[in-house]
Amino acid sequence: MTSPRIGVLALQGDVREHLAALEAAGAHAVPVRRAGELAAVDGLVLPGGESTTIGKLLVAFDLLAQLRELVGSGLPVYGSCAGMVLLADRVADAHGPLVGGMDVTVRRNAFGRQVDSFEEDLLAPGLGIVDAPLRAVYIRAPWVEEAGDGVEVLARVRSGPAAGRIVAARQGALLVTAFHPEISDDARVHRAFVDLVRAHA
Ligand SMILES: NC(=O)CC[C@H](N)C(=O)O
Repeated sequence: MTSPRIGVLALQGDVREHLAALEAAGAHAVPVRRAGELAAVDGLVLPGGESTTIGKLLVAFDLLAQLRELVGSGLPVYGSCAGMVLLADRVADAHGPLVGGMDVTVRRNAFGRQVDSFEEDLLAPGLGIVDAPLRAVYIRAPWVEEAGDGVEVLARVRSGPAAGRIVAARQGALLVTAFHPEISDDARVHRAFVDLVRAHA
């Protein structure tokens, strides 16, 4: 599979940016809104946006059960920000429907109500980000509060009051980041995900 077909869930959120980043990373990227489209992808991105809204829309578009089943059967999925919330098995505060699949507890808007956004340079060897740091942009971002034994921690916040918090993780074919690489014009996280999709094909 030279150019895997990777979908971006296109119900709400920053879909276009992910489609562009996936194409830059060597994938054939397609928006996904229907069951037939979801059934035809080798991997899926759950974009940033509003996790409660995306959860409700997954129910309204009749995609939630299918997506849970695909996650259960090993479909590679990358969740960024709101997408990370949706892939969590547990959310610290009340939440509507989740996709689940990753053995983590996530806290929404974890950087604090005053902190709408926060940026820093990040290295994440597990994501192939070794020499030049990635500009990590957090927008009303969640963090992983607790991770189960099977979860590989890929990055932690380096500075400020949130220092040490987990902001990137992987479990099997599921990848999550609290930040938004799709808006930093840096395709390395998407490239790591495309590699993950290839490895699971
Ligand atoms: N940029 C984002 O995706 C924000 C996520 C949003 N705060 C949520 O919990 O759904």
